[in-house]
Amino acid sequence: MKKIAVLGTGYVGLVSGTCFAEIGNQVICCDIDEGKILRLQQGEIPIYEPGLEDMVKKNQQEKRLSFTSDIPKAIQESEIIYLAVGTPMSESGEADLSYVKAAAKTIGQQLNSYKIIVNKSTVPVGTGKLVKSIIKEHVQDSCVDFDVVSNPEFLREGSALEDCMNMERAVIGADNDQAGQIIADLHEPFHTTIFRTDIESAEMIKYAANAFLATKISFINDIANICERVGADVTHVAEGMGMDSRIGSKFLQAGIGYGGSCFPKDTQALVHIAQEVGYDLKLVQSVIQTNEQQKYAVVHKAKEIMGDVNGKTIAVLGLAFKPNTDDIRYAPSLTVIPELIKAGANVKAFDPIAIPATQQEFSMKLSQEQQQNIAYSTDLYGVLEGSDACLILTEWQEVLQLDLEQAKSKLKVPLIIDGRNCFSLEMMLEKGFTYHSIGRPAVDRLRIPV
Ligand SMILES: NC(=O)c1ccc[n+]([C@@H]2O[C@H](COP(=O)([O-])OP(=O)(O)OC[C@H]3O[C@@H](n4cnc5c(N)ncnc54)[C@H](O)[C@@H]3O)[C@@H](O)[C@H]2O)c1
Ligand SMILES: O=c1ccn([C@@H]2O[C@H](COP(=O)(O)OP(=O)(O)O[C@H]3O[C@H](CO)[C@@H](O)[C@H](O)[C@H]3O)[C@@H](O)[C@H]2O)c(=O)[nH]1
Repeated sequence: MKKIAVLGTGYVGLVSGTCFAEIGNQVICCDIDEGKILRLQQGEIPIYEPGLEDMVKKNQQEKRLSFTSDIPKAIQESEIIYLAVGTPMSESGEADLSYVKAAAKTIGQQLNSYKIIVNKSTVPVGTGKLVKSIIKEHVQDSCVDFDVVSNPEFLREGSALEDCMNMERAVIGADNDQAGQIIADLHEPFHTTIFRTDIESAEMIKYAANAFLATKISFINDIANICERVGADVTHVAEGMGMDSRIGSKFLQAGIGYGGSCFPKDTQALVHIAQEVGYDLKLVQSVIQTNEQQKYAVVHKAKEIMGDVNGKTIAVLGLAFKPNTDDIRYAPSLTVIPELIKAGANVKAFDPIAIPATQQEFSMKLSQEQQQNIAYSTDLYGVLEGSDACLILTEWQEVLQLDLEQAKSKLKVPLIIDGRNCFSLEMMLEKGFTYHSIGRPAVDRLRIPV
């Protein structure tokens, strides 16, 4: 059992802190956001992650997990301090390290005994050393020692708990072998593969992994765009490609591009890291470019099919960047909806949990008048009622299980433009829809393969 403090109680800090408590450690999760901590202390979970609420409550009741905004005390009383603060994209594209630096300063000021500081935030190569120097600069008693370890996080939103409890590997970068071993031992109950390396390589692994996954997505989206022009079906292409174990079948789902709090910012950050050392990272630059263009795929299709969307009502299914999360950071919906509004359409938007976050985002980005052209609802069929077309942006379970007969009866025109390839072409033909998806033949002029 270790005494662990986790600084930052967002998607990563809250989930990993809870999982460390679940495997028997004494965990105190801290945040500078006092409102967030107050809600957590009262048993209210500020984010949506399947299964998280139950696990937090269980560990709170069993007194292994607690929450505080008294960060100095949490630091002083812990042996291991995890950094899980945000590293958002700055205006220039590089990772904003201000939260990491501030947290490191606080740790330095409060260092009262030997501690291991473990960085879980996604940070540019060299940040481990930077954290070390900031702590050293602020430490009061120079006799007190500490080590810095890098332990990047690979969880996905929407399946974060599952990913954390059953992690495929733990990457542990350390200069001090003993400190690295303590963090490796901490992971023992997860029964995972431990990969030990130096701090710089561990930091790079995180960016390289995300950039590679983003590359797979942009690659398949580029292939999808060609498929549309040559009459091939990208889902067949991806399946056939994926059967080669050197390629693998995962992350080859064509769509409207990747969103979320990680791929967009981490690809940009990697380009920036390369620039800093005089390297022109063309591959990842074009991955980003393809992704930006891909977000507009459904809007272009809508305009092409409907002619003019001015005055039309469009049902948009899905606001979150992926299913099972309330996170809308860099979600394609944030590009698609304003584009439709600017073209004069009225939008009726469905999402089971991401509506409040979207409303807040648009209240800052769109004018009052533009905002009035968007109606939000958690009632899927209500959103379809009387709409001229339906655009699918997130493959929520409710959307995948859409009752197509009912959907057809609600829509003014049986037109679905699907950015996530949710339905089979055969089914849509049978149900009598005009159905345009990504990288597949359009249904109104489809030749069904025999
Ligand atoms: N979200 C993901 O799926 C994911 C997965 C892997 C890695 N990461 C990385 O993990 C890091 C955290 O991501 P997130 O999505 O959890 O961020 P988040 O924005 O959801 O949460 C960060 C939290 O840190 C708090 N914070 C900021 N400064 C602090 C300080 N000095 N002390 C204590 N708390 C402080 C903020 O108030 C906020 O609650 C980022 O570097 C991100 O790139 C994220
Ligand atoms: O074949 C695919 C797979 C994903 N996506 C999109 O890619 C984005 C990201 O999806 P996913 O990777 O499942 O979710 P994240 O929560 O963003 O997780 C990624 O980013 C995290 C933060 O760094 C990492 O920890 C994870 O390993 C990494 O998968 C979403 O918009 C998806 O719709 C596709 O378009 N096609």
